[in-house]
Amino acid sequence: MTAKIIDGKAIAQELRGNIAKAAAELAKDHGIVPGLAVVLVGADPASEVYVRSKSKAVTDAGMKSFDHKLPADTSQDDLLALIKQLNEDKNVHGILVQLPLPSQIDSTLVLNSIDPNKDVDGFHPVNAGRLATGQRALVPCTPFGCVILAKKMHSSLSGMNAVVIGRSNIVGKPLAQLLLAENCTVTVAHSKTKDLPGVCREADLLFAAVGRPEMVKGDWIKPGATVIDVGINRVPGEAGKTKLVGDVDYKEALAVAGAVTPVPGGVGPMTIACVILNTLRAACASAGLPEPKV
Ligand SMILES: Nc1nc(=O)c2c([nH]1)NC[C@@H]1CN(c3ccc(C(=O)N[C@@H](CCC(=O)O)C(=O)O)cc3)C=[N+]21
Repeated sequence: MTAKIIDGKAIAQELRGNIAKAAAELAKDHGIVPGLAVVLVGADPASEVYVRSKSKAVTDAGMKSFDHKLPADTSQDDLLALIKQLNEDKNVHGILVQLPLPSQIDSTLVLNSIDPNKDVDGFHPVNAGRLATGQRALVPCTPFGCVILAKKMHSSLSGMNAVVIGRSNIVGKPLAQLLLAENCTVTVAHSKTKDLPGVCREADLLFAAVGRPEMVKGDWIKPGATVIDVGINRVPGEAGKTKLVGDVDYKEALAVAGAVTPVPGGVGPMTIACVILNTLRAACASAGLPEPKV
């Protein structure tokens, strides 16, 4: 058997097209142009790539992008002052502070200073709480994208066994909450889980978010399962170059799974699309409008 390859790049492109249409309607009917402020502290090359692709996705969708590049030695007080200014700016509907932040800055303190209604990363405890209690929330973009991909494969996730490997605040925990809201039976596995391969083999939906290259092997996967690979690991490739691999052994997964996401071209592009989606959602909520349909 060869698994279906879930084309995250194409699904993200389609979603971005729908977001652009919804944003155009919002501008026409209500005179609102959603705006996203992206704050980058320091010059990490990988972060610069992500920030560029986010800004491009925002402008492609007809929204406004406000980029703030600060030097690596920026003080915590200066960063907090910028966030206060962005919280008060009526043209800014979403604020994203790129992680990781330099060591002189307390990331938790900074993320908690973002207005929860502009927190397009969904990292603020108020949004974590809203998600956990089933209220309208800004949801972290990577888990949001993972669930959209799973729903592309299955019209309903209700009653499915979902296993999430990883319990981070950014992916594992919010993903578990989203899957629970879809009526999945959810297991969150992690480094202390006993018989991890056996736990994974029970999964109809398997989500790997551990950050260990190719850890999930073919014999961890239930035949026919849907496998969503959240990992993005840069490893040595051919001829002294590096390559990206996920947390799943892709070749082995292809032989066992029903469907599998590639890396790159799977969850990554969906993360970007969901940043834009959350900016649109934040803009609608700020105007007292219902959830946009995309
Ligand atoms: N506040 C904050 N929010 C984030 O969402 C956030 C962050 N900080 N810090 C860094 C991580 C990483 N991240 C990615 C987004 C897209 C791809 C992506 O599109 N990847 C491409 C490949 C890109 C490549 O070739 O390097 C793909 O998987 O196809 C990857 C990684 C968002 N992050």
